[in-house]
Amino acid sequence: MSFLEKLKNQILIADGAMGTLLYSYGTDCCFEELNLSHPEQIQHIHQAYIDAGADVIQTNTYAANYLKLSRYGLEDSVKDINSAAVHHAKKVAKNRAFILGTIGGNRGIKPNSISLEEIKRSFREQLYCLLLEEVDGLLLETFYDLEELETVLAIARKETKLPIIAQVSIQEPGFLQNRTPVNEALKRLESIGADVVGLNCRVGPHHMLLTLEQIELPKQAYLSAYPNASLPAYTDGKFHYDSDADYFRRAANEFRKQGVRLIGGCCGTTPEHIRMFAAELKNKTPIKEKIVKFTPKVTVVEDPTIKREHTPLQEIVKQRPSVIVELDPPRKLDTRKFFDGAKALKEAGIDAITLADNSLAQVRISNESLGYLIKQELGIRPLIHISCRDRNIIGLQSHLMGLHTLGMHDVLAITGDPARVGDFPGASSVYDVSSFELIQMIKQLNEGLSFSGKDLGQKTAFSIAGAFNPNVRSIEKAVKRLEKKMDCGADYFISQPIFSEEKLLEVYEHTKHLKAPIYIGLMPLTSSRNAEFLHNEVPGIKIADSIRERMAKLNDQPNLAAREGVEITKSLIDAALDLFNGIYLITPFLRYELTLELALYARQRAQELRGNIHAKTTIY
Ligand SMILES: Cc1cc2nc3c(=O)[nH]c(=O)nc-3n(C[C@H](O)[C@H](O)[C@H](O)COP(=O)(O)OP(=O)(O)OC[C@H]3O[C@@H](n4cnc5c(N)ncnc54)[C@H](O)[C@@H]3O)c2cc1C
Ligand code: MET
Ligand SMILES: [Zn+2]
Repeated sequence: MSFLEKLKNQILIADGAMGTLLYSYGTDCCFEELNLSHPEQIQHIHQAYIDAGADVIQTNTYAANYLKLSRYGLEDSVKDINSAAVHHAKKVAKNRAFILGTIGGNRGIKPNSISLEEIKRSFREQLYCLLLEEVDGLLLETFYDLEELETVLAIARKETKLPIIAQVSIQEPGFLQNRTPVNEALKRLESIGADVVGLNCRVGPHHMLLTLEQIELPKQAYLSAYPNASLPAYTDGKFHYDSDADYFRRAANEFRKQGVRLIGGCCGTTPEHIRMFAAELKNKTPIKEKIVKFTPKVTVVEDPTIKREHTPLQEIVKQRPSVIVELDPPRKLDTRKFFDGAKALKEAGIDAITLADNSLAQVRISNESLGYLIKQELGIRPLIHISCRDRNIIGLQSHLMGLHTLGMHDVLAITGDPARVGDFPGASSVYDVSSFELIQMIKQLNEGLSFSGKDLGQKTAFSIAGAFNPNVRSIEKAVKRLEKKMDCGADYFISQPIFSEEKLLEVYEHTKHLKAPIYIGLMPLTSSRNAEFLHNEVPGIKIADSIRERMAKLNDQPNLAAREGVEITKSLIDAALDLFNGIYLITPFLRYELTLELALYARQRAQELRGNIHAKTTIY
């Protein structure tokens, strides 16, 4: 009798984990490579599952595709590894168990990190290898991203009439990571041609059952479930699953009541877990009807208490000249100068103070803390830079939720300077995401959804700036990045400092088509050494020769050099205001007297530009 004929009238027991079992024996390598180098280990595990009662086993090929094997330099061994894996399964099963050729999902929380084209190519290669070896069916498992699974399932359905099992991994009970209800996802998989649809990995029986309660019995297809043993624990540098197999015995009938016909185990499960499922369910008849618990749709509500305090900067700067000033948190613990500067700048009428996030990877007091204090104590709008270097996805989301809670809605999303340039060259640069993805994620928070698509119950109200570095060899490429950042959701841009009128004009010509406004970065030079350092050593900063020469002439006169720096910046303000509304002044070394003078100058110039009618009104 075929696999599907059997499933028509009985529950089938599948095997449990391969990878975590090997890991628990002390193996920590590419598990699929063991098909070539240690066939006895793989065959031993297949045997153990069959002895435990499995009617169905899967090949050790979860990650045996080009994309994953290339991490180990094994990209040329796709065929050998897959064919060896099927050989081992067949050798042990001896026609006593069905053999499913397994292909695992690739995409995780960042779906766009691997293109569908790459996925299709890699999938096809593995699929052909498994089909060539004549498996009894295909198991597409651990797919977090529905788009990926739908794509590969369609390919597989076209290529074979063999049974296909398509399994997703949930984000939270009832939902996938993009908020698709699992019930809907499984219906879509059935309509593409999956013979069995279900869930595997990520959660144990508890959350899997909560999800299954919300899933209807498929019309034609059958339901499957491969729960993990438990949540993993991490002790002494190793992951392990501290699970009691008897828990699976007690859960077995609950799976049956939810309509599951193919039941196995995923991460952390062992032959003991499968023995328990077999003891309770082997050859049992499946249920034919069930009552589904539909969960009411959760609607995102706007927060009744936390509201934006200010008009977003992108709207202000579209209407009138606007000056924002970067005043970085100090590198030492004394904050008096910082607060003096913030107060003076506030009195000069600037629109926001921007606070860098450990720029140049140098440790500073957290910009969130100082931003909050200047907001509360001085009534200043803080604009918080957020770099992807120091926080992983969890930290970034938590940080943003914190900013929302504290009423700070203005952020600059940047990739950030790498750790190796700063105070701790050996520290890790996290970079879970790039600035593009960070912008997308913040946009998603503005929709009331977490980075993984979880409902947050409220929407944030972030106004998102992106960084613009025009001081690169190809300004066209830099502008392409701006367009991409806009596609991701950037509302406006803030540029690296510009040090020549020619550059200002070039930037204007190349960006005038963009809908998002730009704040032009301007920074007063403080000395010739400062100019030479910035020009030669700081990534993304180039200073015109003529300006460096002016600074060099005052090499031995620090006060005059700083004045010259201010004068140079004033003429750049004049030129910038002819072309742009937004001025972003960067305060060097907390010398706020320099940016204060420049902010007042910019204000006066803006008023002159707008003519006498507006001269008496506040420009910013
Ligand atoms: C206004 C502003 C504020 C900043 N604040 C901070 C801060 O608070 N903390 C901090 O650590 N850093 C800060 N930086 C520095 C910034 O993170 C780095 O200079 C970064 O490399 C460029 O900006 P981004 O992070 O948005 O990079 P992205 O645009 O995300 O670029 C990331 C990567 O692509 C490369 N790249 C960028 N443009 C091009 C191009 N045109 N051609 C080829 N490759 C390119 C970069 O080298 C980098 O490796 C700031 C930069 C700006 C402009
Ligand atoms: C990461 S999900 C599990 C993959 C595969 N079925 C294994 O047990 O190794
Ligand atoms: Zn798993």
